[in-house]
Amino acid sequence: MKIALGCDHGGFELKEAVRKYLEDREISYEDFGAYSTDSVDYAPIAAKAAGCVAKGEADFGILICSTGIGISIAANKVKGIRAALCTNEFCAEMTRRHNNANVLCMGGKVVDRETGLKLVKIFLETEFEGGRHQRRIDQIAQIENETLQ
Ligand SMILES: O=C[C@H](O)[C@H](O)[C@H](O)COP(=O)(O)O
Repeated sequence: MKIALGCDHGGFELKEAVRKYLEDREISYEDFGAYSTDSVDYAPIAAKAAGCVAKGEADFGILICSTGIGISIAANKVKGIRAALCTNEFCAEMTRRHNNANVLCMGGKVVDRETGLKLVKIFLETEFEGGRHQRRIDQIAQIENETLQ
């Protein structure tokens, strides 16, 4: 399994904790930054990390900004990306089971370190259920392919 990691300054501390979590478990990753708490824009980082997932170069992405909102909006602009902003364990589990989410987004100023790492564990270990949920994901993909009116 390979993970594409990304954050801005607001998500840097939690991203570093996630990076250590992955290293401790020998899960490979690519870190698209940020690499410090210096102010940086989240959209280009989200695009690079989500693009890595969309191209199949990583299995999942984990993206973190202050709230998780901006970075999830940006990631969801990348075709093929289903980025889920999660704040609790239930959502992290359900977005894998029902949405087959391929990017987990979190807010570094929303979830604490312990919660964030629990969400990562659940997200990476939960399987997609398929069935009726695949039909709904196909409908989302169809929206991506529709020409703007
Ligand atoms: O949705 C956006 C993110 O939460 C950003 O981390 C946040 O907007 C950054 O704000 P600032 O530049 O004031 O730290």
